[in-house]
Amino acid sequence: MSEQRKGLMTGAVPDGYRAGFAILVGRPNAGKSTLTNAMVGQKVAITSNKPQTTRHTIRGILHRDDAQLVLVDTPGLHRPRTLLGQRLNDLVAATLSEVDAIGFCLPANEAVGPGDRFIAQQLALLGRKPVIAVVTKADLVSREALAEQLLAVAALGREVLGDDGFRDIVPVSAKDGFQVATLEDVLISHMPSSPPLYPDGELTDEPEAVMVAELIREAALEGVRDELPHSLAVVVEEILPREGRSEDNPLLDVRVHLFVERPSQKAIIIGKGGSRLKEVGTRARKGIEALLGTKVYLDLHVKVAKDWQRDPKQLGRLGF
Ligand SMILES: Nc1nc2c(ncn2[C@@H]2O[C@H](COP(=O)(O)OP(=O)(O)OP(=O)(O)O)[C@@H](O)[C@H]2O)c(=O)[nH]1
Repeated sequence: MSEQRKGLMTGAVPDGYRAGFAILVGRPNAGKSTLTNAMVGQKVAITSNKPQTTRHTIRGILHRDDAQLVLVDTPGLHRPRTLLGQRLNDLVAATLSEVDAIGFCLPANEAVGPGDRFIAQQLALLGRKPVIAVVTKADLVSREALAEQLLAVAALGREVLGDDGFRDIVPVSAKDGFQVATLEDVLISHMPSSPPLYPDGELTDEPEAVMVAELIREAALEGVRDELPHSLAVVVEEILPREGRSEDNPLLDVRVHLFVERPSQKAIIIGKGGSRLKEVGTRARKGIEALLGTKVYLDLHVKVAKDWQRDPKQLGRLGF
């Protein structure tokens, strides 16, 4: 992940700023999604101005004055087949080895079982990676039962990870917010010193907008990646159902801005007589239609926004 830390957001960064990646793991139904949403809201960044990575889906970003916590997810990670199979597959292992901290979720209202032990054993293979045990759904049990569960989880930690056990054990309830802020603090405390990894700003309720932006970005960079390394931001302005279409034949209007830094880059994206942009649109549209399961009308606009990566005001205007 060191690649990703390189100068994405340079400039004045407060002393002691921390930024990094965390992931929540745990057996199915442990409360990972609900907890992620409680930490970052059900919103995810709409833009796809992100460090190159194919392994993670970003579930959300927690922005603080002194820290940024990027919660990631791995496609397939939570499928029991993957997690409870013979071993974690390479993808999952690679992701886990790249995050800065792992929150291992165990529900308060279910006894620690073989599934949890299996996951703990896999986490132990990662060596020194900070693993924080998160006892979820605390609202469902009495204080006594919660205390007993904390002891059981601590015992599992010592059994599997050795004498020190889990780095921290934090009971939470995503439902009533109990200790969610504490968990955030604990995760952030395990993040390395680093400038922010992502711009602060606009979030959307539509996770699919992120994927739409990503598909367009991929299509737009195809073949010209070297010429436009970090200079392309894709902003999905809106995704609206076209009025007057019948229910069984809907059409979505997807309006998108592509921002580049220089007129020369705009020319590259657009191509001779708009030929390249047309190809980009066609390619991206196919992916978007497959993703959303409906026909799509894709409206792409290329704009020049000078030095947008370095100018917070500009980022704000662009909706970052
Ligand atoms: N009472 C209570 N219920 C919760 C809490 N967190 C999650 N749940 C419920 O537990 C169930 C599973 O939660 P999810 O967040 O979907 O769990 P998950 O670990 O993401 O599940 P998978 O996607 O199957 O891996 C849902 O019905 C949630 O509503 C909590 O803090 N309190």
